[in-house]
Amino acid sequence: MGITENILKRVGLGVNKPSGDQPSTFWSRNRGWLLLTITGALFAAYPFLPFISDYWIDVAFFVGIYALLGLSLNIVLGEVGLFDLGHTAFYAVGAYVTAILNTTLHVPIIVLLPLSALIAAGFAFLVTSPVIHLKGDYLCIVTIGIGEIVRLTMINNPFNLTGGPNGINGIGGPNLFGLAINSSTQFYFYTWIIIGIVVFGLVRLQHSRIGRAWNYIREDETAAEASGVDVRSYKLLAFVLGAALAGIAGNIYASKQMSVSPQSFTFIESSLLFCIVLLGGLGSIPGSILGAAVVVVFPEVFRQFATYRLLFFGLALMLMMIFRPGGMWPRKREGTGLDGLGIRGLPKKDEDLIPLGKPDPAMLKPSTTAVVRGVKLPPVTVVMDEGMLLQTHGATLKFGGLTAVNNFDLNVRTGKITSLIGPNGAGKTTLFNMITGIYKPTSGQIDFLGRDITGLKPHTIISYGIARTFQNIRLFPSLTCIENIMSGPHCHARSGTWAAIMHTIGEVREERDIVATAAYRLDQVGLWKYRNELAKNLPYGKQRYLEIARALATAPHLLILDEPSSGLNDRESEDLMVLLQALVKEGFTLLLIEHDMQVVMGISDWVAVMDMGQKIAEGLPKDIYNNQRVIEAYLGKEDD
Ligand SMILES: Nc1ncnc2c1ncn2[C@@H]1O[C@H](COP(=O)(O)OP(=O)(O)OP(=O)(O)O)[C@@H](O)[C@H]1O
Repeated sequence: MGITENILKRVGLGVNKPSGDQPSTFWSRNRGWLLLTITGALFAAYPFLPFISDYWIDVAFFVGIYALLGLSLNIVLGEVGLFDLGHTAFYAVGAYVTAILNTTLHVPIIVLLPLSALIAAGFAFLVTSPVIHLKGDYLCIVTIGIGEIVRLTMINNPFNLTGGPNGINGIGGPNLFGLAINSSTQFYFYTWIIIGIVVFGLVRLQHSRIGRAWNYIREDETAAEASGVDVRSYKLLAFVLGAALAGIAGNIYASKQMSVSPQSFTFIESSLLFCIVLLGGLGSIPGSILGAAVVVVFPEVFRQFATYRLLFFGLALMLMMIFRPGGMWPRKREGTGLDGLGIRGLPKKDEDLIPLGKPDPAMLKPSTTAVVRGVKLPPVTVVMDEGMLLQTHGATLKFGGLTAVNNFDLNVRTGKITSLIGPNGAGKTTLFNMITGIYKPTSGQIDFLGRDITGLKPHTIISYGIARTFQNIRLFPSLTCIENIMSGPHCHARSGTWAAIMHTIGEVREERDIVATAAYRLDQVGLWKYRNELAKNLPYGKQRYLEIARALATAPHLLILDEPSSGLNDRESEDLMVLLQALVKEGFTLLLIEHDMQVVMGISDWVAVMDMGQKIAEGLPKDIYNNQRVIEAYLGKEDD
């Protein structure tokens, strides 16, 4: 699907796949191209309209600068949900790099365009790497600090480079293949053509595994990491790309104004950028451009009230939160169909995707070789007991004075269902969290498929072949069901930023594999018809199934389910038992925490019992059922 259709479909203007009985008109077939042509024509005609003066062309130029800044912040704030209130710092770095290198070394502005982006991106990497693990308010405060440090550095004129409070004057203009860009109209076209290219790249990123990974993080960081997303790297990537775009905006701004000074890069500027993204709609590309237009044009139209503009924007944000929380032009996800995913070459009928995702049986056999679905694993170094897929040896985790798991040895046999049971607070979930890398054991070792996985990150462990679900369902609520499941194969895909922007052959193939795997798993758990629904709109029982499907889509050897039947009625629990047994037949190994004894006794091959962090029994279900120690742990010991 073309870039135009992608944009339009995302914002709800595109045409859905014809369902067969809908008449296909010239307009419906070509709406994307027609709207793009009209928009392009309006943009091209704008400076030449009789009532448009140079002043209004300059206003449109500044809308462009703020649109670029809004788009750059939208990556960090809108796509990933990171509160960056110091984004102007990267804008300033781009502007000052341009000013310093152009006025001292006479480097041409056009050469400085990519260089400003690179240096702003490198600066972002350096300053955000140490703080990227911070969340919410904490990150917000640190980014305010970064913004202020940059501004104060410019004022303090280090090495006589930044010109102090007066800044730097005499910056040259860009020269494109011999054409000097200096008039308002030339700058208008120069800026908006760059924005066009940026939008092209951003739309492609949005519709790639990278854009989805950003959204997974925004929706639920823990679930994203546990689904195989390297959260730290993706957050850094967002900051770096966002800073690069802000650096480009800085370069264009400096060359247009021919001067830079610290007054242009204050905290208020960062707040305005925040307003642009929130007003426009988090994660919405057209929204950021619209937000920029409002923020720039409003004070121009109502000049006499310009001093009150922040008051107005504050009020507008409050009203927006109440009446239109998604922003003026929110990103539309549901109802756009599978076409809205922006993946090329999908079958004409959605249903034809399902058989494509049918797994290759060879891949499901527990593998002891060094390659699992293309992911290179380290060599086998640990000798495990015969027939075992996972073993913990003396796994221990202490939370301060509390030993939640104490010296626990768990054995999970390949191709079987092992259940871990025990009273509330026994330490079962904590043990699961150690196995899946959410907690690092205080001591002990965890071996899986002949490798020591103790203390590895969750996204690494999942690529080794261990997937999980959570006791309290953790989905990506504002994404569609199919998008939720597409996070599963993410850890096996390799396409990077460039491949996503260029739609390389490998990337397109990978995307098709991802959506086909997701379609197959969604169908397997009976949720295919909900593929384009937002996950949060599903009933509780179906959300559980969706979470299981997401875990299955990672093609795991071991599937760990934390209380899968909790919240399900008897009928749903029975269906769940059927599904779990079918999964074992398909080749998966299952490890469950379960309180429902009917489920445990009905399907388990082996049961381990935990109480106060320790193993008190293990054996066949019928033996455990009658074990006196287990009965005492659950019911309490009778006094003599
Ligand atoms: N992050 C944490 N910080 C401190 N204590 C914790 C943490 N997570 C769990 N605990 C404590 O560790 C103990 C074991 O908790 P855990 O959730 O593993 O038990 P559980 O067997 O899964 O219980 P349930 O069946 O009720 O879910 C509890 O006393 C709990 O309060």
